[in-house]
Amino acid sequence: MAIIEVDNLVKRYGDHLALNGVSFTVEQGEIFGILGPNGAGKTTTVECIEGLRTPDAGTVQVCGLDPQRDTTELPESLGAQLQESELPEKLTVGEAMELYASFYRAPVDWRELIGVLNLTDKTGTQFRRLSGGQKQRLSIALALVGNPRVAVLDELTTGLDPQARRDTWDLIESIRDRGTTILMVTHFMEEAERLCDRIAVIDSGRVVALDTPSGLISAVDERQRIRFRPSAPLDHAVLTALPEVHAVERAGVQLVVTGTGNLLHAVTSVLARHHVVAGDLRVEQTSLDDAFVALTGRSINS
Ligand SMILES: Nc1ncnc2c1ncn2[C@@H]1O[C@H](COP(=O)(O)OP(=O)(O)OP(=O)(O)O)[C@@H](O)[C@H]1O
Repeated sequence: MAIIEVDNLVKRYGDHLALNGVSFTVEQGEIFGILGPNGAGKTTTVECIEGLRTPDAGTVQVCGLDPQRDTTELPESLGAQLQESELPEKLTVGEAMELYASFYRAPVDWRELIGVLNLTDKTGTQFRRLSGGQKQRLSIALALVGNPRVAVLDELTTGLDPQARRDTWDLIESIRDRGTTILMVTHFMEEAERLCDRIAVIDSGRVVALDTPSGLISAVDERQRIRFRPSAPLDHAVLTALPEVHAVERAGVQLVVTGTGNLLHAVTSVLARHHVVAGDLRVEQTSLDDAFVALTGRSINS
């Protein structure tokens, strides 16, 4: 069952067309990712869903509500993550939770929630004294305290160290397992691949692809990459002559061969014929990163 329906959203800022007909649906219980380069229209899309921006055309429904019209009911169903700057520096974790819980008709027990988020020993700590990861966890707690059916998380793990990022991923999965649908914006491929059930890739205000992470990868390319250190010099032409091989490049002492089909067998057979041994051989499949480049023409971090 669709819990969010976005249909043909158009949004202009002056002459700039930020959203040019964005449509997608988010199913109940899934973790849905919005991925795209800087300026693609991700935040504008999410803000239209949260009711913070008015689209010029198109419609949004969240749990059957219209975010523009049903402004009183929407926060009970949709929990949005706060920007860091929106909390007073001297407010303690407990005070923030108490205050936000008071905004909702049927909040969860905030003490239990911050226990799940591993913040119980910070209950009396002021916001300004929290680490980046603790602030992030608090902003997630505040998004969830109203017991919403949908949580919208924008750039969830930006600025966190790798361990804190992985802990946050575990946390998001546990929130989904408790029944909350998650809509998230991310710049991190690893995060999208690991967490999202489905991903909408947005570029220049349009959805250019929408699928599971593995669906996106396989739709773009079946390409494989083989890396190895040849035991003796090898004329690249013997490899590029193979129908399975698309390209051969040198990377330091290694050769990187890209191709399709039964590439490994084709390459190793040629190497054996030329009495070359392939050291440190690795086969790499297309990644979500490669798929993103193929879809948008650029890397997400460029
Ligand atoms: N208030 C605004 N006024 C004018 N232009 C805006 C405004 N907000 C966003 N834009 C422009 O609209 C486009 C889409 O912006 P948006 O913030 O939605 O992109 P994004 O995909 O979230 O980008 P980022 O990853 O950099 O946050 C960008 O070109 C941006 O410069």
